[in-house]
Amino acid sequence: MAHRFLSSTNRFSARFAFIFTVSLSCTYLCYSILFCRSTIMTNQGYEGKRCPPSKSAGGKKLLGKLDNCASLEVRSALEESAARRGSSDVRDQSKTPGSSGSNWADTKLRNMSVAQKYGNKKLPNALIVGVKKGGTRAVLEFIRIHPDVRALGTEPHFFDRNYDRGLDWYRGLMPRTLDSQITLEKTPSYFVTREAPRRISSMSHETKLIVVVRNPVTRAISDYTQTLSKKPDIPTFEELAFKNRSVGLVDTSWNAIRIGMYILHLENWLQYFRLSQIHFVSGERLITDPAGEMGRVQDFLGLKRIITDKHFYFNRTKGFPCLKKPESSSQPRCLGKSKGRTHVQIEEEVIEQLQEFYRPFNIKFYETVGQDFKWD
Ligand SMILES: Nc1ncnc2c1ncn2[C@@H]1O[C@H](COP(=O)(O)OS(=O)(=O)O)[C@@H](OP(=O)(O)O)[C@H]1O
Repeated sequence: MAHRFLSSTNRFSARFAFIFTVSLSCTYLCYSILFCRSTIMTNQGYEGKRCPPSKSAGGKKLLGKLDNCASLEVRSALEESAARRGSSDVRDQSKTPGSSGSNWADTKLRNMSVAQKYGNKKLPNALIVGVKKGGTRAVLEFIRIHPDVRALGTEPHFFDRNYDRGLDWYRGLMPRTLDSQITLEKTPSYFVTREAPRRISSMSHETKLIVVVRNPVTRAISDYTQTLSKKPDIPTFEELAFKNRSVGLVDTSWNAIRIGMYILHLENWLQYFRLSQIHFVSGERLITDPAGEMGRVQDFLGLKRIITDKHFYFNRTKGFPCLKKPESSSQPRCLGKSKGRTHVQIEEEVIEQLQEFYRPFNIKFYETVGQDFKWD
């Protein structure tokens, strides 16, 4: 009896051990399948994003991989950029990666290096066309810190002096850009060049134009101050500005005067471009409120407002706003010595005569652009 009891207990234990072993094996098998799969997935994701360090590292197969890497990097930069552009809510910027100080600088640097490797040279989508001494350098240097903007640092003078060289020459001067980035150049003399609007519109009807305008009297004095610094023997400002000062007859053939008759030049541009394609920056507000003016420039270019008052500080020695971090360095930087010069002293009466002369041109200009620049 005791023997029978023992053998049935043994059989029960053996069956229990068998079932336990089978279920343990099943559990292990399932676990292994799941674990292994997730490891493979993780690795695939990682490999897909990892790129070999240099092209010389392999043969054809590796080159094929490099293409994937390139497109991945470019795609991620594009997605990042598209995501940034997607949200136009300015109030939300403090929460977006692009607007925080270091992320913005990182993004700019990343976009620049990706663009340098994989971007293309493209004809500009936007031009700062004028006006001379309006503050065009400041606008260019300020806007080019935006990660979605790449600008030519020098003035190419294509649509005035170098048009014969052709569009391929012009394109060749441009920095490489990703599809999502804007190519920009500035040449202030375009604004007063008769052929420039027609030539630019034949390059593209859709070109966006930026004009930095400033009180034409101050602009003329600034222009004269610059010429005087290069040619100290020129006649006085008063001598050049008037044909007959006693009757207040202004010499409109003098370029320093003529450039400030903004409405005359604008009418030429409006034969080829809609007013909505032209954005006017106030040269005065650019100094007193650079972030506000640059906010409007970013809106006009369809860019997210990344450049804000955080990017500027007022340099007391220079007497102008300067950048905390320009595009090319991590150091604060002001514009050069030729920007923000002390002007030659001009008699108050001469200034009033010129204000009087410009008034009707200014009023017509305000009416046409729909903005009062408060020069009068
Ligand atoms: N942040 C900042 N720093 C320095 N200068 C500034 C700035 N913002 C605007 N400005 C004004 O820009 C004026 C020069 O204009 P441009 O750059 O258009 O000159 S140029 O046509 O390219 O020679 C220059 O004119 P001047 O003051 O007569 O030298 C400045 O008044």
